[in-house]
Amino acid sequence: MEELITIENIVKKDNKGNPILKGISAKVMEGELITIIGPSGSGKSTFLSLMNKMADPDSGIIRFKGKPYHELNVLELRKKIGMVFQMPTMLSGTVRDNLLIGPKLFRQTLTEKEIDNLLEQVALPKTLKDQDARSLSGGQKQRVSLARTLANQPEILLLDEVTASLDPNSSLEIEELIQTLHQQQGKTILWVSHNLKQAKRVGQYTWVIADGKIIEKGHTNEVFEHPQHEVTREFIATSFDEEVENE
Ligand SMILES: Nc1ncnc2c1ncn2[C@@H]1O[C@H](COP(=O)(O)OP(=O)(O)OP(=O)(O)O)[C@@H](O)[C@H]1O
Repeated sequence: MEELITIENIVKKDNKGNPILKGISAKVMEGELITIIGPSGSGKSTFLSLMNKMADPDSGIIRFKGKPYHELNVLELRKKIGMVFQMPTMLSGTVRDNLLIGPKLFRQTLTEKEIDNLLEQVALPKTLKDQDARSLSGGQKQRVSLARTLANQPEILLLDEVTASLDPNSSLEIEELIQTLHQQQGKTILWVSHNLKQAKRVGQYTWVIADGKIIEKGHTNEVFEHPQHEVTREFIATSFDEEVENE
C-alpha cells in the first residue's frame, strides 16, 4: 500500500508564539482508518487542519505521495484530501447547488446521475436534491456535507468530530456510512473523535495526541486495551467514565 501522507517533525505555534503542536511525525498509508483521540485542547483539530493546508506548520514538512505540501496547489490538494467538520454548513440554495460547489471550483459539473449516486452513497433520497439545503435536519445536513466532500472524489477524508452535533441515531447512521466508504471504496480516513466508544468501534489504528504530541499510536484494540502511556491510560479511563455518566 502506498504512503499517502508523510508528516515530518511538524511544529505549529499559536499567534503568540506558544507551540500547539510540538514536533509530530507520522505516516498515513493508503486504505487506513485512523481514529485520533486525546484530551480537549491537545491539538487534534489543529493537526487535522494542517493535513489539508488550512494552515501551515511553522516548521517541519508534510508530504502527499512524497511531494511537499508547499509545492502543491492548495485547491488540488483539498480536492484529494477532503475535510468534513462538526457543524455542517449549508450554503444557500438546494441540495444540488451544494453538491455542485466543489466541482465548480474546477470548472466542472455533475450530471444528474452523478448527483443521484452521491445522494445514494450517503443514504439520502434522490427527491431531496431540489430541497432547500438549509431546511434539512442536522443529520441530513451532515450527509449532504459528506456528499459534498465526496463529489471531489477525495483519496483521503479528514473528519473532525463529524457526529458530535448529532443525536445518537443520526450519529450511528453517519458512522456506518463512513465505515462503508472505508470498507467498500477503500477510502483512507483520519477521524478525530471525542466519542471514545466510537473511536474504538470504528478505528483500525488509533493515535493519541496529548499536549501537542502523538504520545501513542497502534492498532486500535491494542491502544484501548493495553495503553502504553500513563496519560493514555488516565485519559481513556476518565473519558469512558464520563461517557457512561452522560448516557
Ligand atoms: N488560531 C489559534 N490561535 C490561538 N490558539 C489556538 C488557535 N487554534 C487553536 N489554539 C489553541 O491550541 C490548542 C489546541 O487546540 P485544538 O482545537 O487543536 O485542540 P483539540 O485537541 O482539537 O481540542 P478539542 O478536543 O477541545 O476540540 C488549544 O489550547 C487552543 O486554544
